[in-house]
Amino acid sequence: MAEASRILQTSLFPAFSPHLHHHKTRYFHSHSQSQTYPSLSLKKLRSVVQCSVSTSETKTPIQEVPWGCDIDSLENAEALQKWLSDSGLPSQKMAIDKVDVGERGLVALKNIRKGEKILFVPPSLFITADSEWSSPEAGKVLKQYSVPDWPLLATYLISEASFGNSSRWGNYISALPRQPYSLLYWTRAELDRYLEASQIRQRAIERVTNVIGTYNDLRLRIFSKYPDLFPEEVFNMETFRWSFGILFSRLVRLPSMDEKVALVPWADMLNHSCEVETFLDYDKSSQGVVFTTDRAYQPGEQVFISYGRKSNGELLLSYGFVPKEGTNPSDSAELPLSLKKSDKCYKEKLEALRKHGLSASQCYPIQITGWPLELMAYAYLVVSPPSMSKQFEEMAAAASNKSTTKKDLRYPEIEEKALQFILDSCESSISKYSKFLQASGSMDLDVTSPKQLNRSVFLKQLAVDLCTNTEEETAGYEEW
Ligand SMILES: C[S@@+](CC[C@H](N)C(=O)[O-])C[C@H]1O[C@@H](n2cnc3c(N)ncnc32)[C@H](O)[C@@H]1O
Repeated sequence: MAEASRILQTSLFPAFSPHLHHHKTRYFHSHSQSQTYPSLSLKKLRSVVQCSVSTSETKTPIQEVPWGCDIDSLENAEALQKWLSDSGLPSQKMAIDKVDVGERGLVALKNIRKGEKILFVPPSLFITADSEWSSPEAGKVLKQYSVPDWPLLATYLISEASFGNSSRWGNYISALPRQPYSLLYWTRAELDRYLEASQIRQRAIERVTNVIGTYNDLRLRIFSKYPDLFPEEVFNMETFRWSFGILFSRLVRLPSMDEKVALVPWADMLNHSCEVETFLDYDKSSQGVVFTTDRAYQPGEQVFISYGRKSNGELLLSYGFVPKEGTNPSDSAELPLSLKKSDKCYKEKLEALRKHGLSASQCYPIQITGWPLELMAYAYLVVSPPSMSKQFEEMAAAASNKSTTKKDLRYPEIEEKALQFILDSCESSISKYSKFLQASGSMDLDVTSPKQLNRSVFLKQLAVDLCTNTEEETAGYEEW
């Protein structure tokens, strides 16, 4: 695999032009790309067949970033471990290894007890908005423009990556995935096709649009004014897609460090399990990032944390995976509800909704354990007869999740109708999933080894997994 990656790298990035920049050397590749791919086996197809962040239907051929690695290779991981211990990471009870879930992860070297505080990464190893730049002038410019944390960190990561091993983070960046798994890497056509039935499609489109908008804004306002500090060969849409993909899948918010956001090397090698309830945080007493295990591990077992109580759709959106069916208790689905156009009181109801910032169609999360009070209030409003017009306002207020006082409204005379309306709405949503599943045929592939699958089969399987589970929302790892 390492040999194949080398061949791939050289065929796709023929020109690594060393370029003198201040006191450090910055490396960047020319953006010439081959239109045809070298002949490759399916195993390699996953890393080769990529697509650009594009809201249009056109597919652009692959432009891989010239840094990072294939995460199924442990080559750069060994150098990372050595660099970490040379840089002050204390000896650990875990090591980076190949794993069944998540390809590469942290595996116990010794017995780990339930309730044990493990990991410990000191702040000197965190990448934050305050980290020192290899190009201090570039950092100064971004600070002058008061660039917020996320775009600042995305730019920082690219800048440091372009300095290769002369950056302090060279070993860390070399061990990052060259292509993070994230919906940022799906084309618009793929999102439309595979996530047709899912609410996560719209979120993914918004996220892609946001990343493109952020890059364009930085380019127009800052990069174009300082082309020597921010050359387009380095700071372009492809590298931003990579850096945002890294941030979405690895950035953590540290509640005990004033909610600081940080990339925490080593800690970001931990994979997620829906079966644990333990989160990374800064520990003030030991002054490092730690987590407390909520189960025991034996030597050789993969150690997991939780990325937060996220739905399957959210995990797919940021991390590019869907947990095994039925294992995610935080999973939920977005249910769209709408006023009926034929309703005699349509105008009055819409007016009441608008007053509370709502519209004729609203989405609410439903979970296996139930649904929010707001959803029931919206359903009451939809089914209420003209004789209840005096209550429209009250129902619309309760349907708004912005309302501070949550009201459990009850109208026994229309409760059955409201429940029937919710049921009908569920059935109509489910029918979209069923149509997609029927069209996809039955698939039961192992998506924990995405490299073994062809891209379209891989994406389709993720979409099928998402449909056969449910989906949507909650908190934990960092969100943008
Ligand atoms: C914070 S990183 C964890 C380390 C990562 N496996 C690596 O080798 O760099 C998050 C990424 O790990 C993978 N991952 C984490 N948990 C997973 C899981 N339960 N199933 C499949 N992939 C997972 C996904 O690719 C995700 O984007």
